[in-house]
Amino acid sequence: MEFMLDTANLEEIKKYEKIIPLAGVTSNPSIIKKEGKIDFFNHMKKIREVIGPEKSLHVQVVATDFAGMMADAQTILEKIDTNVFIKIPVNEEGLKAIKALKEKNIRVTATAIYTKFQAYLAIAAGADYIAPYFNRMENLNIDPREAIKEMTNQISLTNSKTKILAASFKNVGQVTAAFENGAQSATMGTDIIQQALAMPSIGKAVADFTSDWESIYDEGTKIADL
Ligand SMILES: O=C[C@H](O)COP(=O)(O)O
Repeated sequence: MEFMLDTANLEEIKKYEKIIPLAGVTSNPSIIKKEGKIDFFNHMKKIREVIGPEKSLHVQVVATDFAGMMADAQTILEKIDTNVFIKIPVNEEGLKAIKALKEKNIRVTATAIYTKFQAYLAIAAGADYIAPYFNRMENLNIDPREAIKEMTNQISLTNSKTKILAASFKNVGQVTAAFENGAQSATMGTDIIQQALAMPSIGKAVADFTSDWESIYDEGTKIADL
C-alpha cells in the first residue's frame, strides 16, 4: 500500500512526510496553481529534497501535443532529476507520448483516467502507474470501485508491472475503497488525512486514557517519571 500526497505545498509535505508512511508526491497544473506563480523547477527540487531520493515524485506535462509533451518530459528530467515519473493524460497525443517515453525507459504515470478503456491502453503501453480519477468518475456515474477491480484483474492477467495510483479523492471512504479494490497506491490531499485522524471518537478515547491515568497518578505524570 502506497500513500502519496497530491499537493505541491512544501509546508504540508514537510509536515506529513513525518506523519504518514509517505511513498511519493504527485501534482498537476491545477495543484501548482494553488501555490501561485512559483519558481517551478526550484520548487520541485525542494520537494525532492524534502522527500529524498527513494520516494516517487510525479510531475505532469503541460503541452497538449506529442512533440510538446516529449519536450516537457525531457526538460522535467533535466531540470529536476531523471527519476521523476512523467505524468501524461491518456488521450491520443498522450498515449503516443507514453509509448515513446516507455521505449526510452522513462518512468511514466498515465493520468486523467476515467474509463477502463483508457486504463487498458495505458497498461498495454507499459505505463508504470495508471491514475484513475475516483471522485470524478463517481460524479459521472462511472463506478470507480468496479473499474479499479477490473483494472487490477487485467494487470494480473497480462502479468503487467503497471500499478494503480488512484487519485481524485474527496473523502476517506473513497481512499479505502480504492485500496480494497486493488489499487496499490492512492494520492490524496492532506485534508483527507487530517479529517481521518481528527475524528472526535479518537480524541475522546485519548482524553479518557489521560483522565484514567491521572486518576491513579498525579496530573502530568509521565511513564518516564515512575
Ligand atoms: O492529479 C489528479 C488529481 O488527483 C485530480 O483530483 P481532483 O479531482 O480533486 O482535481
